[in-house]
Parts: sequence; C-alpha cells; structure tokens
Amino acid sequence: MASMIFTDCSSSSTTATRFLPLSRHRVQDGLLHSRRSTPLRFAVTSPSLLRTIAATSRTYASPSVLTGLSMGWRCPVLLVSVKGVIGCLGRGMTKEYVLHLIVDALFSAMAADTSAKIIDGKSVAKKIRDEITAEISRMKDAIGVVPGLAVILVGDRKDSATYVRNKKKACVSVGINSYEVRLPEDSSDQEVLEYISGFNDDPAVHGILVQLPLPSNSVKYAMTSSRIKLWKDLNPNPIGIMKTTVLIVSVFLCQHMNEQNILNAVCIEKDVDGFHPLNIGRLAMRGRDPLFVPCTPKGCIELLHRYGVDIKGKKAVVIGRSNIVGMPAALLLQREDATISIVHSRTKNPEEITRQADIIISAVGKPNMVRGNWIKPGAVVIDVGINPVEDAKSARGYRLVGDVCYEEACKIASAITPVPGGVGPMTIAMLLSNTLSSAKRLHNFK
Ligand SMILES: NC(=O)C1=CN([C@@H]2O[C@H](COP(=O)(O)OP(=O)(O)OC[C@H]3O[C@@H](n4cnc5c(N)ncnc54)[C@H](OP(=O)(O)O)[C@@H]3O)[C@@H](O)[C@H]2O)C=CC1
Ligand SMILES: Nc1nc(=O)c2c([nH]1)NC[C@@H]1CN(c3ccc(C(=O)N[C@@H](CCC(=O)O)C(=O)O)cc3)C=[N+]21
Repeated sequence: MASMIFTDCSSSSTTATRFLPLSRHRVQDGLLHSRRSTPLRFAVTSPSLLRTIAATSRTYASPSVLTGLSMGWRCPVLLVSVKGVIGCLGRGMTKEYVLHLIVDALFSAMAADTSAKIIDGKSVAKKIRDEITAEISRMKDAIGVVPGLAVILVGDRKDSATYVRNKKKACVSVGINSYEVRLPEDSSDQEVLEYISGFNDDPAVHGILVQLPLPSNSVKYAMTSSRIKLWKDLNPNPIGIMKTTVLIVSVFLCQHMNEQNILNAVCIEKDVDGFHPLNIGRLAMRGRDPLFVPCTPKGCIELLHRYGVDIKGKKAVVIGRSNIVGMPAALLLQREDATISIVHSRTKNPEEITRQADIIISAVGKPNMVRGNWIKPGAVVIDVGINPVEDAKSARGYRLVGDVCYEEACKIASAITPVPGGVGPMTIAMLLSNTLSSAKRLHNFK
C-alpha cells in the first residue's frame, strides 16, 4: 500500500474557502431584500437540488412572487404568477427589484443545500457486471467459449495482492475463467516474459494483465545489500557470489524491473489493460481506434455517460499524467471533444486551472489535495485517487480517501464520485468488459 499519511481537509496548507453562491439577505416587512446589485448566472443540474430549491424558495421568498419551480427539469424555471408580480409592483416595487427578489430567492435556496449528486460507481459497476454475465452466458451457449483472464503478480505488495484477489472474485462472479501467476519479488524479467509468452499462445486466455507497479530498483537494492551482508558474514560458495554479482550488475543496468519490455510483450489482441504502446498510440491518433482502452479512464468516461454529463465542448482538467490513468484519461476526454488541460507536479497555481473546469478528473495519489476552492461551482468531479489514511476507528486501522476533499467538494460540485465506491469498482468492471470483448473478437462472435 502507498505510504499512509494522516491528513484531512482541515490539516492541508491550503485555506479552505467556501465557494458557495451565497447572497446576503435581510428580511424586512416579511419580504426578502437583496444587498446584491448584479444578478448572478446559475445552472442547476441536480433534480434533488431542484427539489430543495423549490421547497426552500417557497419558505424564504415572498409567496406572492414565487409560486413554484418546475420540478425534475434540467434547469430551474421560476414560475412567477402574474397576480403575484402585479401585487408586488402595486406595493411600489420596481420591475428590476422584483426580478432581483426572484434570483436571490433561488440563490438563498441553493446556498441552503448545495450537496452534489453522488456518482455511484459501485451500483453502476454492478449493473455492468450483470450485463456482462448475460453476454458471457449467451456466448457460452452459442459457441461454447468461456472468456479467460490471466493475471501476473510479481512481489508481495499487500495492496496489489488485494486488487488481484478482487479481480479474481469479480471474474468468478460473471463467469470468466481466471488464471493467476504469483512470482517472488526477486524474479527476473525473463521469468515474467516466459509466462506472458505462454499466455499469448494459450487459446483459453483472452486477456493478460501484469499487475503494476512491478518491483522497483529499491527492492532489488535492498535484497542485494542483504545478500552482500550475508556474503561477508557467511563466506558463501562461488555460485552465491556469482548470483550476487549478477544482481548488483542488474541494479546498475536497469532503473526498474523493465516495465516497458514486459508491457510490450503482451500481444495487443490480449492487452485488456490497454497499456501496450500500440494501443495507447491508437488512442492518441485521430481516425484510429485502440483494441482496448485502459480500464480506469474508460470507467471514468462510462460514469460520465451513464450520469448524462455532457463532455463535448466542455473544459476538462485532468490532474496527473501517469501512463495508466492521467494521460489516457486526457486522451479519452479529447476524443469525446472536450478541451483539455493537464495539471501535474510541476504545474504552477493548479487551482487556477482546475477552477475553470466543467469536469475534473483527479489521479494523483495525494489525500485531500483538491480543495473546495479548486472547483468551479457546478463542476463534475471524478476522483480516481485511492489513498489510505490512518483511522483508529476502522478495524483495518486506516480508511481510503480520494485526492479530493469530499466534504468541501460535495457542497460545490454538481456531481462527484465517492472513494471508495466510485471509480475503483468501475475499473474492475471495465477489465471484465475488455476481457469479454477480447474473447468475442478472437472468436468472431457478435
Ligand atoms: N480507482 C482506481 O481504479 C485506480 C486508482 N488509482 C489511484 O490513483 C492515484 C494515481 O495513480 P497513478 O496515476 O498510478 O499515480 P502516479 O504516481 O503514477 O502518477 C501521479 C501523477 O500525479 C502527479 N502529481 C503528483 N503530485 C502532484 C501535485 N502536487 N499536483 C499535481 N499533480 C501531481 C504526478 O505528476 P508528475 O508526472 O509530474 O510526476 C503524476 O503525473 C493513486 O492514488 C492510485 O492509487 C490508480 C489506478 C486505478
Ligand atoms: N495492470 C494494472 N491494472 C490496473 O488496473 C491497476 C494496476 N495494475 N495496479 C493498481 C491499480 C489500482 N487499481 C484499482 C482497482 C480497483 C480498485 C477498487 O476496487 N477500489 C475499491 C476499494 C477497495 C478496497 O476497499 O480496498 C473502491 O474504490 O471502492 C482500486 C484500485 C487498479 N490498478
């Protein structure tokens, strides 16, 4: 698991500013009076928020002016009774003032409850798994083929082991055959490559996933140092000395276990993670289509689609530019005709950029980094980050939080994914979906 940091929104160095569309009111003669001189623009997309507005507006605004809001519409429409307006004008109010009353009533209601719609990845993922189950059974009945997914796990990171276990469970739940290889931390690239080659040639396997991250230099270094210590202490035989020498040389020759070579070795027809450079290249090029789209970014876009969020022509900001999430997420949003900015560790004043976004996808790995004042009111926020933070109350001693300070963000965004229960389950659902598509393509089953 990534290093555990104890942090919450209040302990961050950024000052939390409430970015609510609060207007200042005073009540006089039973009527709401505004101190604001210019009307504000607004957009409300959440039906539940509309309902709140309708309810609270009737309470706070003059009932003779405001007779209601259209319910369940995608934009609030104030229904003002002619009689009410005439009544107000008759009491000496100007047309402009009555208009202000209406707008302010709307805003005071919005300020009373601006909780974002929760984008429920867990339930969407469940629905997708049900669809996949039905398709797999249709394929099995028609041509007798059952999709197979092979997962290679090198080393013993606890979080990786948990993800792999969860993937296996998900495969079983939809009827995909799962094949798993667990290799020790100090395995050579060659050993991993041999397994990949075997799965490439195995007709029962339609998808291959190498769990990332692969063991890094530091792990190998630690192991080498312990062997050197052993060598000194025990004066081992020449074979031991040779093995240690090979290890030392390999540490100096390669930065990591060679992730590039390993990902390149997965044949692109079975690259269900979508990490092969050919698949990423096709994702980046106009007029080309990848065989597979990386699961996490695909899950983010699927959530936006299923929640009816328009992407075309919108400003989208992706925070993070990793090969597995940030970069392909930006490419996908661009394919959906959004205008993209990418924020990374060297970006100056990231909050100025994110504040312009209609859609934010954050994939950084820093708990609560994205504060409420980084978000434009009404924006849609997809939080990919999965960060463990200490929590004495939890049985595990920690809980998972995203990159986004949820308590602040949910008061400003129009919709937001929770962590857990947001993008994570979608990643797994997309992996199953990619595995099914692969089996269908390899067997030419429509
Ligand atoms: N929900 C899911 O299904 C998944 C969740 N995750 C989670 O998503 C998060 C990101 O994962 P991953 O992409 O693999 O992580 P990486 O560490 O590979 O990439 C992190 C990215 O964040 C950028 N970054 C780091 N610090 C800052 C900062 N202060 N401001 C802006 N950008 C910053 C880095 O920039 P630079 O490039 O300059 O270094 C880098 O591009 C993690 O929490 C991970 O656990 C990952 C995969 C799937
Ligand atoms: N080759 C490869 N492909 C990946 O797709 C890949 C990978 N390597 N390495 C690690 C990251 C991370 N990742 C997650 C998948 C599911 C959840 C998930 O289901 N999360 C649950 C919580 C799980 C829990 O409670 O522990 C949730 O957010 O609700 C999280 C993270 C895939 N990754």
